Amino acid sequence: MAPVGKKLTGLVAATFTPLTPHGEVNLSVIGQYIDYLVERQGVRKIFVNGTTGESMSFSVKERKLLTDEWCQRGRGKLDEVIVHVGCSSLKDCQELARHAVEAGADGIAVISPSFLKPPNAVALRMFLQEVAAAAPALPFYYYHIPNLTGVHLLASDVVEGIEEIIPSFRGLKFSGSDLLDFGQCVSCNPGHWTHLYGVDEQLLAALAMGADGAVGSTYNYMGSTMNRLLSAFDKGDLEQARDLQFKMQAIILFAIKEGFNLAMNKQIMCELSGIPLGPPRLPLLPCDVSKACAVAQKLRSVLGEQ
Ligand SMILES: CC(=O)N[C@@H]([C@@H](O)[C@H](O)[C@H](O)CO)[C@@H](O)CC(=O)C(=O)O
Repeated sequence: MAPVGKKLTGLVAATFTPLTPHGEVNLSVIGQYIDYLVERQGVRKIFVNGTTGESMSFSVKERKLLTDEWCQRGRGKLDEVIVHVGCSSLKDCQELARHAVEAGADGIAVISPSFLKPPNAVALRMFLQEVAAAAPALPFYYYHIPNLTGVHLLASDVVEGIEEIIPSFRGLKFSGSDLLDFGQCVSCNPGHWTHLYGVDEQLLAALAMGADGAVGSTYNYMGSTMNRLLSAFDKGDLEQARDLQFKMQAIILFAIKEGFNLAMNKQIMCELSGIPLGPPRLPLLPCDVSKACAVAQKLRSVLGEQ
């Protein structure tokens, strides 16, 4: 069983997956990417092969290569590497979970299968149990993202009694905006679970509800700003925390009006970090670069030169 170690808190960047211009996985920029997160954003925790990382568009073999590279390059630089191992196939999940152990990951997370969907919370818990059992020594997180999986079960129902069947369960990554459900998850926390919120533009509300930290895509390039928001909240300086959240929201709203999606998000990161992350993989289409540049420009004008 995973020991009840230090709780995962603070900001966790959900990484983009670097591709070559021809759409192949590009491991060669991962070292540079990690340095950028640590040195420029003050972010030392990452969530790899998640939604932002387009994991469901990659083969098991590619996901293993990515996991190996993030873990190896992150050693000594990052505090935590959490690997998302969710797939449609239980067997693939288990293979990736076992591989995450070999790679030296600090934890694993799993989304609900989304093509053939679990009929109820019990079925989803059973699925999660089978995956967790393949890597019982690793902290295990349920990744709740109902709008993308189409599985609209309450997370609070999914985690009910979960530690009885998954001793390594350590919390959840909640990428939904139902704060009633989120609050109920927090309220049943036995203390050693962590609740990471995943809607970056609403982080402050989730902190008030008891979030321990956050996982998100925008922490790749707004990590330093959002770290300041976390500090302000911890100090009880709500005025400062709101100011930072409102600025961040203004940037996201501007991006939404430009057609914000994962492809644009990746291109915004390219523009701001200078790291060639390549296009998204099909079925996503590359975004209009001028629109991503406009968002990057907006960000610089709202937050100051990045
Ligand atoms: C639907 C989606 O991609 N949500 C993002 C957010 O970080 C999101 O990009 C952000 O709040 C901007 O809307 C994360 O919750 C996803 C995430 O953490 C992941 O990549 O696994």
